[in-house]
Amino acid sequence: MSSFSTSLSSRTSSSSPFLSNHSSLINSDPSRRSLSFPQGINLDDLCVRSKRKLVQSSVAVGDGAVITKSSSPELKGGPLSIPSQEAEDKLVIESNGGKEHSTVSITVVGASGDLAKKKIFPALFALYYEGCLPEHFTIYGYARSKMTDAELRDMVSKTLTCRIDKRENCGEKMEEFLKRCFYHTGQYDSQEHFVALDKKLKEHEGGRLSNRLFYLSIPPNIFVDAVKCASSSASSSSGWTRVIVEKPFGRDSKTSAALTKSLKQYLEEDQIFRIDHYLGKELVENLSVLRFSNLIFEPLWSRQYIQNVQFIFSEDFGTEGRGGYFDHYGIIRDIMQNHLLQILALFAMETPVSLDAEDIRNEKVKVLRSMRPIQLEDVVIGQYKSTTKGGVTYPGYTDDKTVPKDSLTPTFAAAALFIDNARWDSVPFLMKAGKALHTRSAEIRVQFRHVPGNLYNRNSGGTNLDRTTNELVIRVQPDEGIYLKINNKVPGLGMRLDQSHLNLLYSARYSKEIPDAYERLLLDAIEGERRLFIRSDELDAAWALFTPLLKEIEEKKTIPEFYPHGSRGPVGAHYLAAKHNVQWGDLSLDQ
Ligand SMILES: NC(=O)C1=CN([C@@H]2O[C@H](COP(=O)(O)OP(=O)(O)OC[C@H]3O[C@@H](n4cnc5c(N)ncnc54)[C@H](OP(=O)(O)O)[C@@H]3O)[C@@H](O)[C@H]2O)C=CC1
Ligand SMILES: O=C1O[C@H](COP(=O)(O)O)[C@@H](O)[C@H](O)[C@H]1O
Repeated sequence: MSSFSTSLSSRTSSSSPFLSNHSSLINSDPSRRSLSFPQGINLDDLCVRSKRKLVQSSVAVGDGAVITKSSSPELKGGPLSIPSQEAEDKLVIESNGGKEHSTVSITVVGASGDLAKKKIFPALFALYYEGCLPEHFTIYGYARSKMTDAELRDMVSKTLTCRIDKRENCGEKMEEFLKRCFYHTGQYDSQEHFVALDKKLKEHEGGRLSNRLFYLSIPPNIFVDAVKCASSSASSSSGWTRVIVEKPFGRDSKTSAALTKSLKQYLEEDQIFRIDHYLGKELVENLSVLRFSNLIFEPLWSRQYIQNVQFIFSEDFGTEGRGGYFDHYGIIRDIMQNHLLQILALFAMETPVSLDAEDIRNEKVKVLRSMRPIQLEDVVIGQYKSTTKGGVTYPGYTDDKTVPKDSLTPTFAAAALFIDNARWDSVPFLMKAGKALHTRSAEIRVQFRHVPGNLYNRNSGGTNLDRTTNELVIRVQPDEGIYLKINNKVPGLGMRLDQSHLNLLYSARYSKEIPDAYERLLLDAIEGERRLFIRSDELDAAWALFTPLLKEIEEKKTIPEFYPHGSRGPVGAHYLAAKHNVQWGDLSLDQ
């Protein structure tokens, strides 16, 4: 029996509104009550989620990070951290009240595929390693490929990794984890095969209350078949059944609505977990904390102080191996309409009533619906072409055998968007996304307005203060961090100004490895937390914004501007920014 935590369940308050809010969420969600943990587990070994912290960070100037004595094992420097929080943050794990007899069965549909191997199984193992999975759980891989349990385990074992900071017993944990993984061969549209899966799941569940999570890691044309079979032949008869659906959620408003309608024939909206893995990234999750729990930012968060906001995604590799999928979608659907727009919505939304999923998603929908239709003249598209550097030839997009030679599909796009509401009237929200560029990164850049009548404009010693405005950079990846560019005086007897970074670099501040986005999202789905998943009306609003633009680009057969593989992208992106009186922050000399 697993009867952990009765002593923890009495925690009802926290000094932080965020923590108390979240714990009330946990307490009120029946699915969380169904989680149980191994008996006798040491509190410190518990899933990190049970120790949510709100930590205040100090910043260091430039690269000289402030490192002082750690106040928590996760912190490298911590002059401003709140020690008393430590005890308080041993968050409630609900008294299981008899629910120790519950179990979670996770079925990865499409287990033989790329995403399953690359992300889903490793994330499940990381959750297991952290003690975040309930005591009774089983993982099933499901796909058409013929495989035995041992073959699945062998395949999965090749992709599992240990946390850099926690390698002890990792091998043993892998063995234990793999013993909980099984495989079932079946067609995605066969009720009979899902009935057979159901039978096997029941054997593992051993009469316990059963909760079932299906992760659809398959191409979108078979989503509905699989959902139909899973819901009719393999859903839980005693607990919850949830389905994680991977993007793409359609290609436009019409196909997305059709997909939603079909899914809703078999599932309620609250059973559908539409995943956008960017919402699971640490720095995206931190965006709301930064904004709403620091007095200094929210007052600046409007047209009054912000000149423009930039959402930038770039990859230094092409569509290698995924050209077939990509050519049908293109970069606007692949990155902008979902990942970047979701971040924009979180960035620009009004303060939600609470951290409850519905309150947050209500605000996101509102801001998405306030957006001005995107004009084609505010968009630049590009496609990478082959280039040779240092004797190495890098392929162009259409060199991919799965891509038609005359494809006009954009692998790069930049766009200026506007939110027609009181807070953001006339502020350009620039997006830029591209494959096969010079670097891999994802970031949010907030460029503030100029200081009116800046006294130092006259003797700034060569620095053009009209250019060097303050800029807040939230670097989602790599080298996660947040920094603020400020103007300061160069030390010395003269008066020369310089721009410096107040820098919170996560690797300098925290010793703990940042979890992969899929870990957070899988755990949320198991716990029934919907905050980071896309509700159908959000999806409708996102497609309503991009569908007319995509249609126009495709109908007009707009020719993309070609850019060399490994370059900084089409020059047109600079003209677009200049048209809106903006410079791309990632291309400035002092990034
Ligand atoms: N890979 C990635 O990095 C990302 C993927 N996604 C999304 O996740 C989902 C899975 O992606 P990924 O793993 O790359 O996909 P795969 O193309 O690898 O497909 C997954 C599995 O589905 C089965 N399958 C593939 N094609 C067909 C078909 N035409 N008919 C029936 N079954 C088929 C195969 O299993 P079998 O033959 O054994 O049945 C395959 O192993 C997709 O929706 C994708 O868009 C989203 C973000 C990133
Ligand atoms: O959804 C997608 O995301 C990946 C990039 O994800 P990241 O977490 O590695 O930044 C992208 O390569 C892919 O084209 C897209 O479908």
